Amino acid sequence: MKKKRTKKRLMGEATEGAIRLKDLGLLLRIGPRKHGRKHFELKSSNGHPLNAVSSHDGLAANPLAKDHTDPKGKEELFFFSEPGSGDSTLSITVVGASGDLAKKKIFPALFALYYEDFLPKNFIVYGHARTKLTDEELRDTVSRTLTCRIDKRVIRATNCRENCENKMEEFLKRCFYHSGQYNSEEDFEELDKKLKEKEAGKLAHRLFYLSIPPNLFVDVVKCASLKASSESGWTRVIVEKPFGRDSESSGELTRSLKQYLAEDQIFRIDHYLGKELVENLSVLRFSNLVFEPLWSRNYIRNVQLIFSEDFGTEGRGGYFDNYGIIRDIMQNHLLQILALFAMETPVSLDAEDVRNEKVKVLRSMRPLQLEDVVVGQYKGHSKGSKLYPAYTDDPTVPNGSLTPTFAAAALFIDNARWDGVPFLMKAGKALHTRRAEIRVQFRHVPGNLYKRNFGTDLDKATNELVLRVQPDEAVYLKINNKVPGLGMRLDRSDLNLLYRARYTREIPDAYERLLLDAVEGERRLFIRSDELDAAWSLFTPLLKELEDKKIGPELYPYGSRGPVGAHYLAAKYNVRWGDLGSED
Ligand SMILES: NC(=O)C1=CN([C@@H]2O[C@H](COP(=O)(O)OP(=O)(O)OC[C@H]3O[C@@H](n4cnc5c(N)ncnc54)[C@H](OP(=O)(O)O)[C@@H]3O)[C@@H](O)[C@H]2O)C=CC1
Ligand SMILES: O=C1O[C@H](COP(=O)(O)O)[C@@H](O)[C@H](O)[C@H]1O
Repeated sequence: MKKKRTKKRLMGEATEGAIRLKDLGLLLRIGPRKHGRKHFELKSSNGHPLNAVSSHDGLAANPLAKDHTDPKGKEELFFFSEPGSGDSTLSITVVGASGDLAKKKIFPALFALYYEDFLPKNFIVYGHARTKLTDEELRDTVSRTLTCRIDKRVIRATNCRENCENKMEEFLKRCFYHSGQYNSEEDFEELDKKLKEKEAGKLAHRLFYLSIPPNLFVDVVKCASLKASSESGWTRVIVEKPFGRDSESSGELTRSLKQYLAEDQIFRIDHYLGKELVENLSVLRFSNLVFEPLWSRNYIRNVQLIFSEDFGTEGRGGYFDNYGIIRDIMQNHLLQILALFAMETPVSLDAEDVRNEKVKVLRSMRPLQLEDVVVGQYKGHSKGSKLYPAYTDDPTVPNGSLTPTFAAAALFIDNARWDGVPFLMKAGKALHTRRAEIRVQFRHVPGNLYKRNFGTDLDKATNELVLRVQPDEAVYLKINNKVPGLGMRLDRSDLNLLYRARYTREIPDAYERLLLDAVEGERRLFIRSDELDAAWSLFTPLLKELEDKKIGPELYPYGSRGPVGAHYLAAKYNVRWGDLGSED
């Protein structure tokens, strides 16, 4: 049963006909709750008001709608409604429940899973942190962050507000709070007692989510494994990044965690792997004939992995200053995408097969060289009456900090498929826009019959495939096209798959996918320890050199396109950043 359901998720749209009524059509947000738990606002989760959605998004127009009444399909839907599920229970403990990530992402994702009936019939959520809170206070805080996804047609047909409100009440009733220290075995023993009471003698599975600063990981894992592991079912631990700050500290963390947990109990989360477009990367590549044959040095000139945020560290400077953008974004999120992008076809979609291929890519890469890296840091400036702060204006950042808030790098994979192809990464905070994308620039057409029509700049005529991870998820391909008319004028146009135009379903948050996978024991989107080692080996020598030589970052104004050094780096490899073209 479990396998079947996982397969269904992997197959995505092809089996979407088997999902439940409320999974389709316009998805609306009801919430967040403000005072008490009774007042809801209706709006879409993307912030669009209800009436902004076109009428053909409705259920009647949806070709999949007929499957919803299919009792056979229905049978397959409810993974946890199989006979006997009433005898087991799932306890999810959010450690660090008073924190930012728990409120912003984890509780809302758990509610979304509950709302869509993805959680088992018997489950509870425990918040654990030092802050003193009652169950009711936790529920009140959590309730302010919850939102519902509701089908537009269902809204007309039924009282969705009431349904949403009921679902929230039911979810909140299953949320409890336990105040305790992170390094106290007694406190975890007490948590264990409380969990046992709620589990009521059923077969109990336990999932711990470590949403705490990394220096607390080992203490918590020790206490939880010794005092609050499940005695009858599985115990799994989701560990948030950062997993160390270099090869040595990461190795140390892994060794310490493994004193208390087996590798298959550790779920190292990289939330970029849970993003829809990142998940789609393999689908695009391995299920379309047109891409895979081009996926090599023979046709691809360069690959660009770009992350930018249009805000600074804003309150997280204390954490950030100890890590910097290379550790915060490149060594994990962008490198993970690179590995998925460049891996050979795995034997199957099983976690170990996919992760084996990713490790091979990482181990075929050259460690980063200082001359292939540019670092920057944002500086303050004013525009009109608005003041934009410098990174070092953040009160939690030490004066004179050299920590990079921007970096660009050229990486190389020394294998037969990718020899000589530059993989360029660029990541920065406080830039002019918020975006994450993968850009693939193809080679020039040999002996191009139309080269006269492009002038001297043949780069303008090359094909480029773009996977826009966020915002406004899209896959588009830049092609050359004849402008209609009697002359012969060429035009560069986009074949554009814009998700919001093509799909009515709201894109789930990455944390929903990853939490569900952890509950199901699906490890494909989590980082294995050898992947982590390989990833750190690539970055550690560079990070040490930057720190030892006290390399000063190039300053760039808050809200700009970043340091000019990034263009020189790209030019060194004959590359132009795709996100800076006129149409982008
Ligand atoms: N926030 C985000 O957007 C992201 C966060 N992460 C990672 O997720 C984890 C949690 O992040 P976030 O929620 O922002 O973290 P917080 O800084 O909000 O910490 C979470 C909780 O841990 C406790 N805590 C914080 N500092 C200390 C300390 N010095 N000693 C003991 N306890 C402390 C606090 O709870 P109490 O005082 O009640 O015990 C706090 O509410 C971190 O590992 C972070 O790197 C990863 C990606 C994004
Ligand atoms: O892991 C992190 O990711 C966020 C960006 O995540 P997104 O899903 O909002 O794109 C980043 O702001 C943060 O610095 C980093 O730690």
